[in-house]
Amino acid sequence: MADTSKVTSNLSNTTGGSRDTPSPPPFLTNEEVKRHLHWNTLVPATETLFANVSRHNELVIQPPRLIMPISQQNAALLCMPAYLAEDNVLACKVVTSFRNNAALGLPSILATVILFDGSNGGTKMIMEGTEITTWRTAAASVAATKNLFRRIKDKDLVLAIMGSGVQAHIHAQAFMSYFSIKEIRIWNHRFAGAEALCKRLGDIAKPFPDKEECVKPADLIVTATYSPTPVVHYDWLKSDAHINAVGFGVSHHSELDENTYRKASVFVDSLDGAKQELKSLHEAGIKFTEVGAVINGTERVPPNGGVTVFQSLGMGGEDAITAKLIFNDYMKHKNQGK
Ligand SMILES: NC(=O)C1=CN([C@@H]2O[C@H](COP(=O)(O)OP(=O)(O)OC[C@H]3O[C@@H](n4cnc5c(N)ncnc54)[C@H](O)[C@@H]3O)[C@@H](O)[C@H]2O)C=CC1
Ligand SMILES: O=C([O-])C1=[NH+]CCC1
Repeated sequence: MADTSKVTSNLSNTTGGSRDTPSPPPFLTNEEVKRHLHWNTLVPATETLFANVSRHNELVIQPPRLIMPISQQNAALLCMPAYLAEDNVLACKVVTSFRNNAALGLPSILATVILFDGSNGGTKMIMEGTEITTWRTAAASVAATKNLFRRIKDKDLVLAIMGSGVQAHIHAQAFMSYFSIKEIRIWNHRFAGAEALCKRLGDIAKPFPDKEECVKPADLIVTATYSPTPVVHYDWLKSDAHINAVGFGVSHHSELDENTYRKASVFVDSLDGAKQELKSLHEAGIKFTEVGAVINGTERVPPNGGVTVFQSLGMGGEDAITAKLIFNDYMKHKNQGK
């Protein structure tokens, strides 16, 4: 029988229920969520998640996410549940992607995350999920880069970022925190956007009107746009460059040319996700390897050079582990009376 004395969720008195704990679950705004996000816990937790995903033994349950296109609005809604057995974490993110939101002064990606009690399904906490999505996506790129880029210990790396929106900004911040970056080169399809992001980042960043010029000397590249056509071509790349392809234009693989997928070693967060969301690449015979398999030591990055790509799809598990870290930090501060 379940041990009800340990219930931590806020189950209100439902018909037929036996408990009477009427307080609603806490709701955290994006601002509050941000206070509980820390790279030093998020990145290692993401690496552990990647490793567990690649053990393929139900440590991580995250079914293919529902993606509902809303063509009338140039938008989509995604529903992303996940259960992490190791931590008994159950969560579900509902996220929208409205590409025209910039004109309304709103982020393109808006989300809500519900964290459940993994033992009884009660709601523990509801959080705005926009900052969660922002941070956990950059944490996934950092975790992938740490494990895939051969020269990660080098000093003075050159980072190129394609895009100047929310993901471009957080990736610049995360990569500066983790790696030795001497220069950030930024391209955006609207040059003013690249200039504005450079201004926010300071002297380390330079805007480039030309994609090829931006990318050519880069050791590390991040693509974070809504571009429906490639913004990076294989012929422009350094022989051992590492790319984090984050954006979702017409598909997840619209930002890189086909040659890059054919010639590079391509890594993904989840093979199950890739089979569904990179179907045309899969059917064209492109091989994908999970980052977690590299972390677990069952696969390796080809040692003798070549371009590496982390094709980031985004997983419900990333949102679940991030929500758990936020909840734990929130409880710690609450118990300390802060
Ligand atoms: N892999 C993952 O887990 C995640 C992926 N994303 C994707 O990352 C991308 C960036 O997201 P945010 O930074 O939040 O959005 P944002 O709206 O803040 O930035 C979008 C960027 O794309 C550029 N852009 C828009 N239309 C374009 C076009 N036709 N051609 C070239 N560039 C264009 C904009 O100028 C801007 O620089 C989106 O595709 C989004 O769906 C977002 C969150 C998670
Ligand atoms: O994983 C995610 O949250 C998203 N991927 C593309 C848009 C949002």
